Amino acid sequence: MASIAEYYAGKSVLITGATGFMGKVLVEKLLRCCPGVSTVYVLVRPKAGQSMQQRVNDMMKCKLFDRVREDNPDFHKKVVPVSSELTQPGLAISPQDITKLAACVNVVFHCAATIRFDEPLKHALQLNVIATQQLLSLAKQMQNLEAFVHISTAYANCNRRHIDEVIYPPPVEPKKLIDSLEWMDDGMVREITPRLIGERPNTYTYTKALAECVVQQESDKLSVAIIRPSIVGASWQEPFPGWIDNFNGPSGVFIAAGKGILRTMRASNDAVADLIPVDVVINLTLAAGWYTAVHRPKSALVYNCTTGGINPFHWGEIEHHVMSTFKRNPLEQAFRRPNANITSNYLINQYWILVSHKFPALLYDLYLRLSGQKPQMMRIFNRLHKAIGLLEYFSSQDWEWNSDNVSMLMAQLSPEDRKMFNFDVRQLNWPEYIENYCIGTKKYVLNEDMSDIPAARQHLRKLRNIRYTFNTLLLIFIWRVFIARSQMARNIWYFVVSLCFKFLSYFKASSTLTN
Ligand SMILES: CCCCCCCCCCCCCCCCCC(=O)SCCNC(=O)CCNC(=O)[C@H](O)C(C)(C)COP(=O)(O)OP(=O)(O)OC[C@H]1O[C@@H](n2cnc3c(N)ncnc32)[C@H](O)[C@@H]1OP(=O)(O)O
Ligand SMILES: NC(=O)C1=CN([C@@H]2O[C@H](COP(=O)(O)OP(=O)(O)OC[C@H]3O[C@@H](n4cnc5c(N)ncnc54)[C@H](OP(=O)(O)O)[C@@H]3O)[C@@H](O)[C@H]2O)C=CC1
Repeated sequence: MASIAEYYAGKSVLITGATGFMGKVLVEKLLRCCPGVSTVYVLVRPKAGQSMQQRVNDMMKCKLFDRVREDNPDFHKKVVPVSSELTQPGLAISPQDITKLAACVNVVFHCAATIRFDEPLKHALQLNVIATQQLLSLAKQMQNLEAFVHISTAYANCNRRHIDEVIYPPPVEPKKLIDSLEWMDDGMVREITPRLIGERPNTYTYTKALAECVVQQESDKLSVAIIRPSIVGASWQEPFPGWIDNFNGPSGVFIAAGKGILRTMRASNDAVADLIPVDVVINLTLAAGWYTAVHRPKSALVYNCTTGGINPFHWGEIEHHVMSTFKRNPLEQAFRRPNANITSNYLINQYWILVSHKFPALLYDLYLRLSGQKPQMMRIFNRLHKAIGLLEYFSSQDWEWNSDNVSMLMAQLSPEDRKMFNFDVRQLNWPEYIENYCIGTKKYVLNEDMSDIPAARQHLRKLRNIRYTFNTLLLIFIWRVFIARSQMARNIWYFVVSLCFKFLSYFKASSTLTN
């Protein structure tokens, strides 16, 4: 049987979402590890004043592509952008491009989606479901198509605790929903959205579940695979450890904690943090494409691409390693010293939000106002609270994913492919991974230089001195205002001190007795 790289040699591949986080890693890996691939067509739209060609050129200039550039400086010639807006009828692909794609594409990877948790239902449906349906129609016109790989999410069925590698019945028949929403105005859709999504936390997971059903319904005669990654994080090994380029999911939380802005968040210390490195997801995706094309399974095979059941790590441990990394490798211009804590208790979290988020933000904004600048800290905290409010659902509970198909796929690979397209997360060393992840956010998301770490440490020392001074002044103020002026406050103070003293003596005595 052909190895993965041998299979892709001479093949034409179509990728949607190639400019996104996972799409980029997929393009890079394909070009680097399957150098015989014939053409990589990428569906791209013009955006923010940039043409599609310009966007693809910029993408290929980024650091992620350094290794493939070294191996083959002409790699970009294999990447052919095709203009497409997925929310438009026919995906807005020109008839000439349709003809070309229909004639030569062998494998389709569908990564594009809106991953925003607050996306209005109509738009999420348009992009995540209707565009998938249209892409499947296009795929059916492809005369030489061997595999269609759809990227879903492990949380598409997060209303269940145990999730098998099967396509579950959809919450509603997708076609019926598409027809109903067509005539409703945005206000009506907004009103019925909570009723429709039911136990799911957002329109994203809801529409991804519908998309899986569409893939199943429309895939007659196509060989299909569905990949369900959990929370996709920075790269583990490839092309280099710690590569990440966005604030999504945990990355934004890590950065906010490293900057000393985020001090508290609702999450369960003991819940499994089902992070999965992006390179693992992409290796599995390419292997699944190969397996689907070679074995042509009769029905769509689903791959739950998760870590929790195989090599579990918990949010409490993540908190510890994130804080420890940012203390050793501080981010520049931190607002406060990094010291974030997670708690599953609502009231404790609210207390710390007040004391550690809102109070310092108010003080800082007051300082900005007094120095003639525009206040901004409260606005930043409001946005942060909105973002972490949307993530809490995923960090406060556990899910169990069956991953038999992933194990089966791994068993099908040759020893060389198992190394080259490694998705065995048993080998993942979490503390090392989290350290590289945090350093990756510093280097590649915030574009901070590692040589500036001594200055960042100096800044943290300055912040610590400010805190000591502030606490001392606060204590003197409280003493002057309350204790020194009122006999009652003095009595309470002495009462509290004597109570503490008695408490301490009691513990000393009982520990002496037990010894
Ligand atoms: C130490 C503690 C350790 C404890 C750890 C606990 C961690 C728990 C983490 C749990 C993660 C769970 C994820 C679950 C994933 C489900 C898996 C998936 O399938 S799906 C994949 C997962 N999908 C997602 O993760 C999507 C989640 N994100 C969203 O839905 C939206 O971004 C939003 C609603 C949060 C904000 O909307 P809106 O207010 O309209 O803001 P915009 O979007 O327009 O962005 C404006 C600017 O802010 C930037 N920025 C953005 N986020 C953050 C951040 N967190 N922070 C900082 N910055 C952030 C952004 O880059 C932009 O910058 P610029 O371009 O202006 O310079
Ligand atoms: N990131 C994660 O944690 C997880 C992601 N997934 C799934 O993986 C896939 C990729 O996610 P990720 O890379 O993180 O997402 P990104 O948001 O980084 O990328 C989304 C991609 O979709 C493209 N896209 C969005 N809207 C349109 C449109 N209207 N027309 C054309 N292209 C469009 C974007 O193009 P443009 O650059 O033009 O905006 C971009 O290339 C998604 O299907 C997601 O559901 C699953 C589990 C976890």
